[in-house]
Amino acid sequence: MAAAGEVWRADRGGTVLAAMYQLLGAVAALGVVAAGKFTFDALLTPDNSAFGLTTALLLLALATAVSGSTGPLQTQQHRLLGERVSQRVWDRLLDTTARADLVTYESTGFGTELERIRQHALEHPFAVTAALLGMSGSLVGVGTMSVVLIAVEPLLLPLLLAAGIPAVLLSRWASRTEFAFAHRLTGLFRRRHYLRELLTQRPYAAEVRAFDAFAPLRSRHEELNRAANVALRQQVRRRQVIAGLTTIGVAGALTGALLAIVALVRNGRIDLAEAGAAAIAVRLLSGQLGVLFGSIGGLLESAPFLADLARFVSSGPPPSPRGHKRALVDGVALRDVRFSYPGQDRAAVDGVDLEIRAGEVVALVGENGSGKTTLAKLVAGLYDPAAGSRWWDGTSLPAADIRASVTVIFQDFVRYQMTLRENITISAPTGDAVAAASSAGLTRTLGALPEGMDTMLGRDLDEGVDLSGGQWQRVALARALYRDTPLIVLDEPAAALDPRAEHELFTNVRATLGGRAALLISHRFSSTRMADRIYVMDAGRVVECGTHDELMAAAGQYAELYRLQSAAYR
Ligand SMILES: Nc1ncnc2c1ncn2[C@@H]1O[C@H](COP(=O)(O)OP(=O)(O)OP(=O)(O)O)[C@@H](O)[C@H]1O
Repeated sequence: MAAAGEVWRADRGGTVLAAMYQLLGAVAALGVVAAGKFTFDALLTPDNSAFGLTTALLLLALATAVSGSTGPLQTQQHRLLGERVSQRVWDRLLDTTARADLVTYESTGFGTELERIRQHALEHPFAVTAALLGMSGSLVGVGTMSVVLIAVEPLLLPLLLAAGIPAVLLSRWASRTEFAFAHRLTGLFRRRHYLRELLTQRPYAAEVRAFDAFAPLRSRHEELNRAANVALRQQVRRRQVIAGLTTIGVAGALTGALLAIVALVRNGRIDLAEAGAAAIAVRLLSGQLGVLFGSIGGLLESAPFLADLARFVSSGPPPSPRGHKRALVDGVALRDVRFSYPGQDRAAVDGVDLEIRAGEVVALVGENGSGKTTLAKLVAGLYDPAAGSRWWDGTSLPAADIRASVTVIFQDFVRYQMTLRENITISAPTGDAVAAASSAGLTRTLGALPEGMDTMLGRDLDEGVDLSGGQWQRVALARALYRDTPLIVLDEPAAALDPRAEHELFTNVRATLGGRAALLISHRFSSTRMADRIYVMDAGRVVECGTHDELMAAAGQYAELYRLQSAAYR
């Protein structure tokens, strides 16, 4: 019923129209039986017939034509309704993903679940409605045909209805096997989808070719295809057996009813005209019963998928209110902060103290995997600390407010396949994109673009202009500056910049930041030496902290790494 509610809310007019087509089909089927009876009457007992043969035949033709045309009308109406329902369910799904925090999103379980819902549950609300519509239409049909049959011979009806009981039980069995099959294969389909992306999508094309990886990836894809075929074949066999058993039951009931009609004629209990009408009614009734039991089966089959969808969309925290951007007067501080990724024993950040005062540039350095990006996500409110505290001007703010007040450029920032303007203004469309572009050093790039700010970037969707890695990095910087928050986190902001551009960025970083505070993550010690304070991380902990000169004088890990790096340039 909940699924029917979804469909009703998605398109009320469309649902009413679909129901009307269904009703028309059932009424037309009744018309076929009645017109058939009139035709037999006109042929066999013309004196007692209500209509002449020509009129009866015309009525039969009309009823048959209407009955035949409702099918295609319904099919097209269902297409429209199906799209509206899919849009509505997608909206619910997007609401759920919007609520999910980053930690949930990054856990593999969430991804698998989301994929299962995307693959299966989305189509089911509509399947349920189609089944309900089918059921309502066929119930009218079954009712009217039953009246006709009872008038001829009441015994015929239970004979046909009895065939439905095994059909419904078999549907339940089919539904269980189908849900178990979907559950089992989601992981496989996800892996196969990923390989298909690697083998077909532009961002991967260069590396896949450079590493000659196409053939090995293709053979992994074929392995998954083979595994999918084995599993699918088993499932199809199960369904074929179930369908076969159902058909045998229905055919048995139909044959029994027709034999009973023959016996009734032989015994002289009904005349030939009644027998003809009863035969048509039995045939039509068994068709309507097929639709009815099929619909019940469809409902049963969809039930576990819908329960899955309902559980998913109601899972997770309630929608958090939009965060408010705060000014930063004093500074941000983390005290004894700890954070572990789900399922990991070791803490990625373990008892860290960190301070960024308003307008300061603070650097975070350390070896790969030492916890710098994780700490940056804690500072930016993307993760909440499992222990310890996070302070903004001495108050503990909700994570949403922190996210609204801190901007992060990640190492693997997004290259939006949109215009340059949209790339910069993604956070809010009204603002001075040109000023942000010029602060990020994009003036020359902008001048060379055919349509300036409105040039499409990237070549994945439309025929856009592709930028170099360094130019994309400046676009990401422009996006961060445009958002205009009092604190910016820059994770390796110069990785793709040429030496001159990198030098310019870091020597002018304070002017570029325009008074904003920054947390700068970099492996290049030459870039971070100008920072007001440098934190050195190792295995999730801060092991040293101070200015460049203080850390060099301390002759610890920083001094060692700094010397190693400068020796490489000598
Ligand atoms: N999404 C994740 N799920 C589970 N573990 C993670 C996740 N991201 C990072 N880690 C683990 O947390 C630890 C710290 O990772 P983090 O990315 O913070 O290091 P980093 O210092 O930024 O490294 P790099 O210099 O290579 O960018 C690593 O051991 C890493 O394996």
